[in-house]
Amino acid sequence: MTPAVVTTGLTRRFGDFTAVEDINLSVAPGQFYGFLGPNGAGKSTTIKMLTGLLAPTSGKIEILGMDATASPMEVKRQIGVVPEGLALFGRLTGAEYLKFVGQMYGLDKALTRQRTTELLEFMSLASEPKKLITDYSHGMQKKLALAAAVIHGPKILFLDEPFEGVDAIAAGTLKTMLQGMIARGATIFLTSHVLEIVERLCTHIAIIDHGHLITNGSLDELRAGVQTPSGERATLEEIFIQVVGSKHTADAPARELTWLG
Ligand SMILES: Nc1ncnc2c1ncn2[C@@H]1O[C@H](COP(=O)(O)OP(=O)(O)OP(=O)(O)O)[C@@H](O)[C@H]1O
Repeated sequence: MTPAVVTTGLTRRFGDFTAVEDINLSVAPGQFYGFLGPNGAGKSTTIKMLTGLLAPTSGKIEILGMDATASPMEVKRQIGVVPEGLALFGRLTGAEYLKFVGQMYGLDKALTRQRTTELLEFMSLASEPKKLITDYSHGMQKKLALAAAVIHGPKILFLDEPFEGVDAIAAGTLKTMLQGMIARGATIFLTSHVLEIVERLCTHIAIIDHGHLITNGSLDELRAGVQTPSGERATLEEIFIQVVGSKHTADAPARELTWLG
């Protein structure tokens, strides 16, 4: 089966600084893929390259067998993305924005209207139809960005921190929506620092640090390489800390801030 996402030697430099270096990944269709790493590891930079928002310095990206550089429009039709900065149009209402996005993807007017109504209700954004996006709270903007990312029924969904800033009820709704998409055959690639949610949702995990891929595999494969003090199954948090934590505590040795209280 054609993989959903393949990267070969994916690298991005900003001047002299290398944010992402030689990342080789393969994501199979139907996988719920968690892309993890400490702050500044290179997750958002990678997602931006995978979704055509940032050009790689070198390396290759294939999405559903298509070369992302050679066929950017075909790729964009098949994917949905919630990027780090959301990139919404603040002077529109939520409904106006979703209608705009639906039409941009070539959905006809009736289908766009129907999906806009369904998505606004699903995301609990329907009660203030006149409110402009600029006056939405951060969590409301996040939910609208998610609605816009799925309006065309993408085969692959890329989400940069989808749970950041959304309340517990919305997070529950969102998890149900994502699991439903997976059950219907979509692929989801997400970054999140909320490891309990990643552990519950994701079937596969990659961990990067300082721009390098450190480990990847199914959760059980990652667990097999980690010992816990109690000998019990490692949690994703324990795996994460064992895989990347030691390097970061070596960077900044734990010390007390004695002037704090
Ligand atoms: N436009 C840019 N110019 C210069 N450096 C950049 C730029 N974008 C990102 N970087 C650097 O690349 C590195 C990776 O950043 P990135 O945003 O990909 O990290 P991240 O893993 O998403 O982090 P976080 O979890 O904190 O969001 C960081 O050191 C960041 O400062």
